[in-house]
Order: sequence, then C-alpha cells, then structure tokens
Amino acid sequence: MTSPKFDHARAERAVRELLIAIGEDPDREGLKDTPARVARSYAEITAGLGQSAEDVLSTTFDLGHDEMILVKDIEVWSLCEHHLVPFTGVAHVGYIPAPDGQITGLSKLARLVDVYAKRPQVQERLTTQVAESLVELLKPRGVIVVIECEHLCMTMRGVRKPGAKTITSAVRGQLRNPVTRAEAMSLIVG
Ligand SMILES: Nc1nc2c(ncn2[C@@H]2O[C@H](COP(=O)(O)OP(=O)(O)OP(=O)(O)O)[C@@H](O)[C@H]2O)c(=O)[nH]1
Ligand SMILES: [Zn+2]
Repeated sequence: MTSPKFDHARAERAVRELLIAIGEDPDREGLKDTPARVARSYAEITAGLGQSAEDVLSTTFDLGHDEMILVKDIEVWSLCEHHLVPFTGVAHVGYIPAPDGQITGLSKLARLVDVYAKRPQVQERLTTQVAESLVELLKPRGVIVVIECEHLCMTMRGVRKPGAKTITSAVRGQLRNPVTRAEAMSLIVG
C-alpha cells in the first residue's frame, strides 16, 4: 500500500530533474519511462510512511503462552536517510507475552519491521521503533529486537567497506535481565 502522502507527479518531475542534473537526456529512448518507473519504485520502498504499527498489530489472541516468542532472520530492506541508498540484512524480534497471555500473529512481527523499514531511516531508529511499538501495543513483559544490516552507502560509495555489518539492539522489560537476555541471544546467534 502506497503512502497517501506520496505525490507521483512530483516524484516524476524530481527524477527527470535528477537525470538532467547528472548530464543525461531524460527524453532519450531508454530513459523516457524512467521517471514514472522510479516514482512507482519509490512509492513501494517508502510505503511504510502510509502505515502504522496499530495497523499491523490489531490482531491479537490469547494462547496462554507465557514464554518467549522469537522470529529470527526477518529480511530487512530499508533506505538510508542520509544517502537514499538501501541498507539490508535481517531483524530478530522476540517478546515475552503480557501476563494476560495476549500474543500477536508471527507474520505481524515481520510486517511491523516493514512498517518502519519502508521509509527513509537510520538503523538505530528502526530498531527502537520496532521495540517501542511492541511495548506500547502488546504490553509484553519483555521485548528484544536485534538488527544486523549492511549499508550500501558504506559499500558502493564513500568508505567502500563491503561486508561491514552494523548490529543494533533494543531490549525492554524482563529481557533486560541478564539470564533471559542471554537465552534470547543464544537463540538469535545459534
Ligand atoms: N548511525 C548511523 N549512521 C548512518 C546510518 N546510515 C548511514 N550512516 C552514516 O551517516 C553518516 C553521514 O555522514 P556525512 O559526513 O554527513 O556524509 P558523507 O560525507 O557522505 O559521509 P561518508 O559516508 O563517510 O562518505 C555516514 O557516516 C554514514 O555511514 C545509520 O543507519 N546509522
Ligand atoms: Zn547512508
């Protein structure tokens, strides 16, 4: 779902301007449909701007499960807000349900990552937003979010260090307890 704020005509004009700025001819055969294509592509990769955590965490149910639930290796594609090039990797999202046992669907954790990844972002904020929205909406006893990404702004340009990975975490509630945290980390790393 595209963000309602997305202005296709303006995005097309901007891409046309950018092509001119880099010394290209936006009217040559190969480029004539590019502004519209790039606009559609940006609508898709910034679709999270039109979504909220409430949209995806509205389905909850009570399974009486009171131990940690962890979905690991959720693919992440986000957009570095400094250079507008991708950063990509995986997110691991775990929580210990609230005492009333309310849990959400497993796919909703992956959808939540996308809500905050599909927009101009920095990895630290992405990590915190996923954790904070789980705290707010599921009222769990604990949350752990670990994200590992490669930033193309560090690979294809600038410092040019392919393979460098940035790892960020946000840990809340009972998962800050060293024993529980170590158990979660062993599941993530193992
Ligand atoms: N903390 C953080 N930094 C990021 C992230 N994505 C990109 N950056 C950094 O943002 C910084 C922007 O630095 P600037 O000096 O303003 O830009 P620049 O001249 O293009 O920097 P270089 O990338 O070093 O060439 C760079 O160090 C990037 O590596 C992120 O998700 N988190
Ligand atoms: Zn960057």
